[in-house]
Amino acid sequence: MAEHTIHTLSEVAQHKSKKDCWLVIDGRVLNVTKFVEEHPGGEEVLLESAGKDVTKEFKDIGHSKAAQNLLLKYQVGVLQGYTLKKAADIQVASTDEPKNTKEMSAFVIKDDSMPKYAALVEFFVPLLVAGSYFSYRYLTTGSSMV
Ligand code: HEM
Repeated sequence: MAEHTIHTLSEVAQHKSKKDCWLVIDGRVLNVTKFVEEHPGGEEVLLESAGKDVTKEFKDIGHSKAAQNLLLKYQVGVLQGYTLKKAADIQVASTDEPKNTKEMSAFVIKDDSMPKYAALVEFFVPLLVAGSYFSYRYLTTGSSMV
């Protein structure tokens, strides 16, 4: 597989133009030619990094997990001296799922006596008003019939 091809740093150094841009991060040899113009940090930084091992620079920026995952997309090989185990470290990190255990606590509803009381009032007040109205009507129409 291309991702497992071993390259030396001097081989990588031969790919340092905009039309052929390779670099090394974490022992992974990356062909970022298609990414140069898309890089959110600008194409200049990538072109300055071309042909070099820029692991430190990449990490110093504090690239997001999404950016780290993108590395896998552009990998064309492994730097000589790096074992595949080392290069697979990022893959392990990328499978880390954020734990959402805390979200469950958002569903705990605190029991409060006020809403229950308010519901009773809301139910009985209209009944009381309607009852009063019909009693009044009954009494007044009853008296007119006499
Ligand atoms: C294949 C290698 C690279 C990929 C896939 C990549 C990807 C990204 C992405 C996705 C961002 C947006 C912010 C984020 O998600 O972290 C970003 C920002 C940036 N990158 Fe890269 N990057 C690469 C290499 C580099 C290198 C080698 C440097 C510097 C030597 C660099 C410098 C920057 C800078 C300065 C920003 C802007 C940070 C900011 O605005 O806060 N990147 N990169």
